[in-house]
Amino acid sequence: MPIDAEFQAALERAGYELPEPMAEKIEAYVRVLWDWNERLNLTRHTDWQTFVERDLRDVLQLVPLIEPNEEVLDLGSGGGVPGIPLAILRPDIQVSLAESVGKRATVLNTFVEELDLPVPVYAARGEDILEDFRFETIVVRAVGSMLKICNWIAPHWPSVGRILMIKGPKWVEERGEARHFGAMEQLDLRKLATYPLGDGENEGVILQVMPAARIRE
Ligand SMILES: C[S@@+](CC[C@H](N)C(=O)[O-])C[C@H]1O[C@@H](n2cnc3c(N)ncnc32)[C@H](O)[C@@H]1O
Repeated sequence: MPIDAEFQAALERAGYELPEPMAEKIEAYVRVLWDWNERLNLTRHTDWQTFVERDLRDVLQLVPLIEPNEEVLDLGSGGGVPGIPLAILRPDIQVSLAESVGKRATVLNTFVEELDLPVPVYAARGEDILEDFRFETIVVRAVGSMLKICNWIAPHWPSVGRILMIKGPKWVEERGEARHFGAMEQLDLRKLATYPLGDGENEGVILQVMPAARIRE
């Protein structure tokens, strides 16, 4: 079935080309997300243009940064971004979702069942499930400051390879705050991607954070 004309037009305007089966599955995800959005507050991006320019844009930045077969946890998945589109675009990796608000986690489960995606959903704080599971990569978007995320993960680094944070221009201030409170002392932070946010002035970044000792290994 051809994909929605407005979705297709938004993809073309942004210069994105997706394989048809993936575009179809992403369209199916967005439709079910918007459907549930009327009952639960899951996203403010409720037209194709905004979805492509804000959500898909961030996910497409993550796609090339993940190795085949990686176990990836989307911590604070909310309505499913970035984890669900990432699972659709990278069927060769294992994506899991953690969402601490029970109602949202239940809806995320409905999404992955409807879309027939092999994506476990944990109705829990992401850092808590690190007691039992290990992930090569944790992805986070719009969940908390760098300080907060680093403090949550600090006791769990044996269960985590690295964190990929999707951040806007405030990341520099957040880094200052995290350094001020000593949260970055044993950590290596590097910028893996920089991309325009479409407002003509600001940039988005993908930041990788991992224990500095592992960089030297
Ligand atoms: C603002 S939403 C962002 C959702 C999504 N990542 C996005 O970018 O659209 C943040 C979500 O993270 C969840 N959350 C906050 N802290 C969490 C934690 N420690 N573990 C799991 N979920 C968390 C909240 O319940 C909320 O649904």
